[in-house]
Amino acid sequence: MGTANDSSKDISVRLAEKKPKVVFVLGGPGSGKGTQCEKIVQDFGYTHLSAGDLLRAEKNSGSENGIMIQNMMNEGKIVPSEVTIKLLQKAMLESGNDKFLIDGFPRNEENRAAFEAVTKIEPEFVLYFNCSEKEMERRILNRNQGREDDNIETIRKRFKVFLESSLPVIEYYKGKGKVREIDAAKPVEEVFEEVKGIFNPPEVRKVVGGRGWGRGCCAIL
Ligand SMILES: Nc1ncnc2c1ncn2[C@@H]1O[C@H](COP(=O)(O)OP(=O)(O)OP(=O)(O)O)[C@@H](O)[C@H]1O
Ligand SMILES: Nc1ccn([C@@H]2O[C@H](COP(=O)(O)O)[C@@H](O)[C@H]2O)c(=O)n1
Ligand SMILES: [Mg+2]
Repeated sequence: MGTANDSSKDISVRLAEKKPKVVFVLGGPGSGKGTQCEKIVQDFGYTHLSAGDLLRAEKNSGSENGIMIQNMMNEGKIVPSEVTIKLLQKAMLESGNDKFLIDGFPRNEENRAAFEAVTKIEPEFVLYFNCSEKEMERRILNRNQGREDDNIETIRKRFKVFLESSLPVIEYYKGKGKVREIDAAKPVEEVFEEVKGIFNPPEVRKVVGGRGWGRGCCAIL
């Protein structure tokens, strides 16, 4: 009788053993999630996993799910959680890291509940990039990265799905006190200043002449 080694153990078990730290990065299409994630990676050592990028790679790999993924993306619809979660789990295990920015996931209640049930991972917090539709549309139409879904018809569908399916997920995490909301309409560097404040909160510093340890505004000893 063989013992369970690393390769035969269920992927969820192997991932749970790593006790990964997960931050969900949410916001409307074009709000700047990918742009800010790249900067967070450089400064804070996270691995960035974009659910949309993983699905695009899966589609391009010629997988059996390729046509389904392409059809869903062209309609701005959310791919069944089972597919996306498997891709995320595989990427998390392969990364060798234990700190992840999961960008563009969970996108609806099904994504959220399935991820929790399958992985048992609770996010540390949810970074929410809030931006007007007008600005997001302008950004996407100027993106020029050859994305098939960056056309006005699909963009409008993606906005509708964001309002109807993704915002309720953000509200769910607001109810749990987990949402860190960012004004994403500002220029990239200004947005990142706000983001840094979340990943790098003011140090706990000793109060000069005070009676104990305070947070934030006091001189460092
Ligand atoms: N703060 C900003 N100000 C102006 N342009 C920005 C800003 N942030 C990102 N952009 C630009 O807007 C476009 C969309 O940004 P990005 O790809 O990061 O958005 P996203 O939220 O990941 O979108 P999607 O959900 O469609 O993947 C890119 O061309 C990017 O360079
Ligand atoms: N959880 C997700 C995330 C994305 N998709 C599909 O991919 C499209 C592009 O996503 P971006 O984050 O790169 O904008 C999106 O419109 C969905 O069709 C998904 O199904 N599930
Ligand atoms: Mg993106």
